[in-house]
Amino acid sequence: MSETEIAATRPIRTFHPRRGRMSSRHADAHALLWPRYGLTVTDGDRTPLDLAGLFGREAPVVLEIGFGMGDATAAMAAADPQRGYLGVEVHTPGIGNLLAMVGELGLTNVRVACGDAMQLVHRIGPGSLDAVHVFFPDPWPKARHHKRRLIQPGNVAVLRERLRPGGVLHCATDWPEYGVAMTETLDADPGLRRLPEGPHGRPETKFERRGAAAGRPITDLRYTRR
Ligand SMILES: C[S@@+](CC[C@H](N)C(=O)[O-])C[C@H]1O[C@@H](n2cnc3c(N)ncnc32)[C@H](O)[C@@H]1O
Repeated sequence: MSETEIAATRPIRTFHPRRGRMSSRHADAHALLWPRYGLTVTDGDRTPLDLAGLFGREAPVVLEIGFGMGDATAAMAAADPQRGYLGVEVHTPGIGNLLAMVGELGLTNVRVACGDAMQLVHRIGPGSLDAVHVFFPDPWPKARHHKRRLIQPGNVAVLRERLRPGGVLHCATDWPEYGVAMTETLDADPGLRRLPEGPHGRPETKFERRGAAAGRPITDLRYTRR
């Protein structure tokens, strides 16, 4: 296979390759808690994920894609012990930070996946999620990069199919133009219905603070699966 043919078979990535070192706090938490709470996502692996087995109980599950440093995940999981929170990220310091918070707060309802979320979702059965959270995904502002955006029709259809009927897809962005595109894409999905604006119940995230400090308005959208 030529280089071009090999490149064409690679999945389009929605994330920037980011380097980052784990602090000793992160590394210690990773060494201690990854064996218990961690899940490695491998490209191309389609083994069905047993969510009840992963959490050790039958409970509604929230999937959070791209949790960053995990502050919002930990806060939401701590306030909502009845549901399991499965966070997926590729940024290893963030994974270490979330595991550190899981240890410090004594959370038992969080599982942390490392790898590409769009690979992970293919392992989750249709109708098995209570909610999907996509908070401040990479905006990919240049037109030639829009294909790398997480919220686009094909990905939305896959995420919606993983939700139970009545389950919620909750997205937020601080990039107005992505907010418009997100709204159009989500409104156009025939299996989703937009929920009225109201209190979103989401703690402020690191990227949200960054956007607000730069004066960018926040678009917050919640849809339910029909
Ligand atoms: C702009 S940051 C936002 C982080 C966090 N949600 C916040 O609001 O502070 C987007 C995050 O999504 C992650 N990400 C993007 N695409 C991803 C994917 N396909 N799988 C896992 N993580 C992804 C990136 O690594 C990055 O940490």
